[in-house]
Amino acid sequence: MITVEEALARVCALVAPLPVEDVPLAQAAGRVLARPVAARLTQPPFDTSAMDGYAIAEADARPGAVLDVIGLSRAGEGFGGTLGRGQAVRIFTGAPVPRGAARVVIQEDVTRAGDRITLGERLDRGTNIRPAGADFTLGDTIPAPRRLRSADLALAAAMNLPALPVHRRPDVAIIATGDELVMPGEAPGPDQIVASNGFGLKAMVEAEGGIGRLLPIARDTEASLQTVFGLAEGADLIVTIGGASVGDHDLVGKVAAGLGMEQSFYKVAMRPGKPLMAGRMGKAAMIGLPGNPVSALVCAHLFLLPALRVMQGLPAAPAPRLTGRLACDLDANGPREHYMRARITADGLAPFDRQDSALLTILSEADALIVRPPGDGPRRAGEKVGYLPL
Ligand SMILES: Nc1nc2c(c(=O)[nH]1)N[C@H]1C(S)=C(S)[C@@H](COP(=O)(O)OP(=O)(O)OC[C@H]3O[C@@H](n4cnc5c(N)ncnc54)[C@H](O)[C@@H]3O)O[C@H]1N2
Ligand code: MOO
Repeated sequence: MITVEEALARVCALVAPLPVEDVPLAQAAGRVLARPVAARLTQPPFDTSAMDGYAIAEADARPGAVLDVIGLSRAGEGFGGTLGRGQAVRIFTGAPVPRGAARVVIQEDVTRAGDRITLGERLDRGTNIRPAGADFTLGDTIPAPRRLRSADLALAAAMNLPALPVHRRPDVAIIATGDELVMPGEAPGPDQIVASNGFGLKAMVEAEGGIGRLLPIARDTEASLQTVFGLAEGADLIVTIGGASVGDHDLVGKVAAGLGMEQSFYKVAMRPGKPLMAGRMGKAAMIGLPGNPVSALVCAHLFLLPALRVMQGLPAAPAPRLTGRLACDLDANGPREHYMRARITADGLAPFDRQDSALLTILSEADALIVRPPGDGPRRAGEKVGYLPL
């Protein structure tokens, strides 16, 4: 058995960044920018008024000054002339500041009578002018790699970039295996249960920027598994669920090997999730998850999501880990790294009493996985521990 750290390094070594494609801004949310992109213009392109009011010369910026209004500057159409001493230009937010103006006095601080204004007794200290290039200048870049968030897309649009180079979304084929499984909505036979893991995995894959393809359930025969592996053709990553352990009907490793899978590892010193395997199958990477629902989803969190990040051009890195205080005492841990389902409470991290890897109700209630290193001694309430937010 290898450690979680070693297994993660090996999983990340099985995948590589996918090719780059240009996508329109409207479709780029959540995608990973593949290379830095440069602004095609300066923003703001000209000195801009930040307020509605009157543009005036610096020398006239004194309480009680009386000025002639000689023109208008509005967003989309500026004042063409030059403003001189004793003059003002009516101006609105977003409009170009006229030549000769050094500040904008807000209209609340001005009394207007016809084409004449009188400045009030208290004027703003600031100029109310946004200088050209205050936000960015021509050639400034958005760095990469970077998961594109809403603000990045707005910035790219402002930079006049209608499309962005991003890594292709990983195509992930998800294969549930087992004679006991039926699809949600079907009536399970007397010895059957409803397949659940695939739906959780598809959601995780898609939240991480991939495309999850739920293939038909493979039955516990070599022929059925071979057929469904065939349907995974074209996938960048094949994820199987179940059939990974040592039972007589656990055929995934054997069938995958028969189809040319080069195994990188089998079994990891972790709990839940020991019977995890990974390797390469032709052009795809393959991750064989254990069947127990919590084991499958915890392994996906630890290995599948980092692999998807690498495929999208992000650095190889473990699931983000935080530190928190325990809400209660914990017994010593065994030889496997334990990922304990827990709640984040006002008193700290509270692990659930029941940690069975079949309990989806508990996982669904959990906010965190407390990480217990192998051989970790007993811990007292209030001590600091590492955890993965869910
Ligand atoms: N003698 C041993 N037995 C087991 C060991 C072991 O080391 N020695 N390991 C145990 C551990 S730990 C796990 S985890 C499981 C994993 O086994 P498999 O990957 O072969 O999983 P299955 O046997 O196919 O299924 C386990 C469990 O999960 C249910 N299942 C499977 N797929 C789904 C699905 N898509 N949706 C919902 N539930 C699913 C399945 O019905 C079983 O109840 O092995 C232990 N045994
Ligand atoms: O490792 Mo199994 O995944 O404990 O249930």
